[in-house]
Amino acid sequence: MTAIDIQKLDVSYGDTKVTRDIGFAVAEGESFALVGESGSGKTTVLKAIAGLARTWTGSISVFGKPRSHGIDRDFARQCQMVFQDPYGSLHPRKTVDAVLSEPLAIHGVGGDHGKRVEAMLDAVGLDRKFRFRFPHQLSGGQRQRVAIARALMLEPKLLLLDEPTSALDVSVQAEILNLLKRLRKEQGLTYLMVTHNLPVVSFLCDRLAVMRHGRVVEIADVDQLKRGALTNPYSRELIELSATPSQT
Ligand SMILES: Nc1ncnc2c1ncn2[C@@H]1O[C@H](COP(=O)(O)OP(=O)(O)OP(=O)(O)O)[C@@H](O)[C@H]1O
Repeated sequence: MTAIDIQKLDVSYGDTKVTRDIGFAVAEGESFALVGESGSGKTTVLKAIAGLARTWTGSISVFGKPRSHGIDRDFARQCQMVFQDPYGSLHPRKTVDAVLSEPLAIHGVGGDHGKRVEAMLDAVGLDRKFRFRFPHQLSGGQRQRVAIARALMLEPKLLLLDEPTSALDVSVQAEILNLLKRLRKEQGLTYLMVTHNLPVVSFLCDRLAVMRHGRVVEIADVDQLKRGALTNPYSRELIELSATPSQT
């Protein structure tokens, strides 16, 4: 089944169109990356899918269902977004327990919430002692684990990942990437991920779309990326930049 099908997507902020004629499809279970220079519109595509950027034309379907332009409760159970900055994305005065229980309460999920919270802490590799702590008592990596746990509480099938490791220390990035890889396998998740980092794409993704100036310029298998066999001149430039030691 197709998890995401996007056709002719133009997204605007006010009068400014920031993506043009975007088209790609992501299969269920696939991990698909959006790469490209800053400002090329990658995050905007995720926001349109999530209902956070509401002015768009074209079509977005998620698991065969056309997406509306706003927040949709049924959709939230299937698809969740994880943001770049785990410092900003967690409410400073809510404990981990409150953060993780909230989606269950909002969506009227029955059963023992405490048990589900503990099981999710186990799943994301966080000791249960963190359950009643606040975000400021956690490290960046631990906070990102909480953000991932929150996204998974409603057992969605699809995660939209916006640079999920770029705000973290290099030493912690690998841990979170390993976690995402394991969770995808264990829970049969589909990922659509925005990143600047081509090694991350090689590690975690099956295919990628290269974006420039709001358009997709190439869609390729990750094997092509690993072999340096992308064909678009701009994609090749990205690979060269990524291989330059001064680039982070
Ligand atoms: N809320 C907003 N209002 C107006 N313009 C915006 C808004 N968010 C993003 N933009 C503009 O839309 C364009 C695309 O931004 P977007 O964040 O999607 O790019 P990106 O490829 O994800 O970049 P980065 O890699 O830096 O996150 C940019 O020119 C940006 O300045």
